[in-house]
Amino acid sequence: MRVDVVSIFPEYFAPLDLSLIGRARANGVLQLAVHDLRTWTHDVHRTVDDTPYGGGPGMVMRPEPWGEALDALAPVDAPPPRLLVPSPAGAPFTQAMAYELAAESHLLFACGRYEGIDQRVLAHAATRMPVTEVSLGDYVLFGGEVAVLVMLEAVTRLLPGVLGNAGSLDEESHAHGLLEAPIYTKPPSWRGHDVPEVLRSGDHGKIARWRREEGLLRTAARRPDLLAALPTDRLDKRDIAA
Ligand SMILES: Nc1ccc2ncsc2c1
Repeated sequence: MRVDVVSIFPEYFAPLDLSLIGRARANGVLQLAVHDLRTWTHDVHRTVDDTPYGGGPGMVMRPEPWGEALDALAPVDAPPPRLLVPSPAGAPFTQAMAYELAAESHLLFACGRYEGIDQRVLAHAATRMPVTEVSLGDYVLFGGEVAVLVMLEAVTRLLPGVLGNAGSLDEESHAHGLLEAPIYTKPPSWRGHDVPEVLRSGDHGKIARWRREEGLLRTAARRPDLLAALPTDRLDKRDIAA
């Protein structure tokens, strides 16, 4: 997968050389390039923002540098990338979207700052590539960079060969629309707290049922919205009896 990131703070992405993402880049699973938006400015001050039409606080990112950056990174003679723009006004980023993005061959992330990017940049880009404004949650950051780091980690870990134990993807929270069950390791008893007996029983059927029930209980307690969204065919009669 090729990933291009455009930001006025490219140094934000230094952590991507670490750990699993660093390894994914080293072994060619991920080709990542980070670009400074100011590369596509032409004035002595390398200006990327201006005051908002209609008044209001803050500044808006000018369309010209973005237009030239997207022209350079998404040339018309190449298959179009998917453009992702973090925004508090975006569609929720979910594990399902992470899987969707992990299947793409080229992602292009546009990191806004200030009050955001002139909307015409997205409107023009949408004439030749899929554009998705994405929200990480109902809160506001200083810009899109941290959101891109989160999305990149969520997507990269789904790429083939990145996670040592791919099986763990099957059991983690949100893998099947539920939260995962509690997990334990040695010692069997610690400060008066014991590991649930069933997990030490060696009965894999009982263990699988216990984990599903615990995941359902956690989901019902902490994220009833996920339970409500679960397709009914994903809940069998044993679950309802639980
Ligand atoms: N451009 C921008 C500004 C704030 C913010 N908060 C979450 S995503 C995002 C993107």
